[in-house]
Amino acid sequence: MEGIDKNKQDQEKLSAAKAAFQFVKNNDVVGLGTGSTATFAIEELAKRIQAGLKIKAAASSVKTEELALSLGIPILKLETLGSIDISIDGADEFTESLNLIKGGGGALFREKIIASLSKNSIIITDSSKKVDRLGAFTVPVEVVPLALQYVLNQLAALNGKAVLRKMDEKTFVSDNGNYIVDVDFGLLDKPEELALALNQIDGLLAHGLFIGLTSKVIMAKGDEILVFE
Ligand SMILES: O=C(CO)[C@H](O)[C@H](O)COP(=O)(O)O
Repeated sequence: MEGIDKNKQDQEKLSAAKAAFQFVKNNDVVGLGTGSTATFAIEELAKRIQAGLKIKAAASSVKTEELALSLGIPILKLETLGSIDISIDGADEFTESLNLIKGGGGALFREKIIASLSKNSIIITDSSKKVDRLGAFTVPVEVVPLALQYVLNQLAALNGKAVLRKMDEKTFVSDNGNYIVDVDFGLLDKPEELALALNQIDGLLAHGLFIGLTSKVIMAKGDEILVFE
C-alpha cells in the first residue's frame, strides 16, 4: 500500500474500528462486514460483548459468520431481518461524497444487502482508502455462472476491461456460488451513471459500487480520527 506501512495501516484499521463503537447501543442488530478492517471490528465487538454489551449480529460472509461464532457473537440469519440498526464494514476506496468501491474480498452482494437494510451504515478505513475519484481499484461484479459470456459482452460494451477473478489458480467462487469479475473502467467521472448501467445487466447479481448507501465513513489517519458524513 503506497505511503503507509502495514503496521501503521493495521493500527489505523483498529483505531477506526474502535471509534465505530460509540454508535453501537444495547439491543442493536449489528451488520458485520468482511475483510481485514471488519475483522478488527468483529474482534472489538466480541470484547465488548464479554464486557456486557447485548447485541445480535448478521454476517456478510461465511468467513465473517465463522469468526463471529468462534468469538461468541450471536448471529441471526440475514433472510429473517427486515432492518439492521447499524452495520460496520470496510471499503476498498471511498470519496468524500460517501461513494465506495467494495468487494475486494468477494462479499459485495451480502455486504450490499446488509448496507441496504441498515439504518446506520458505517464504513471504517485506514487512510489509504480515501481517493478523489473512484476507479484505481477495479470494480468487482458478481456474476451468475451461466451468464458469464453475456455479462462479459455487456461489460466490454461499457468499455470495461474485465478479468475473471482467480484464487490459487482456480476460478474464485463467491459464498453464493457465483463468479467475481474485476472490471477496470479507469477513473470514474460519474460513478452513479456506471452503477445504473451495471444494474441493467441480466446475470450481473451485484456490483461493488456502493452509491448513497453509506451514513458515515470513519477514517483513522495516524492518531487522528476523521469522520465523513
Ligand atoms: O468489500 C470488502 C470485502 O468484500 C472489504 O470491505 C474490502 O475489500 C476492504 O477490505 P480490507 O478491510 O481487508 O482492506
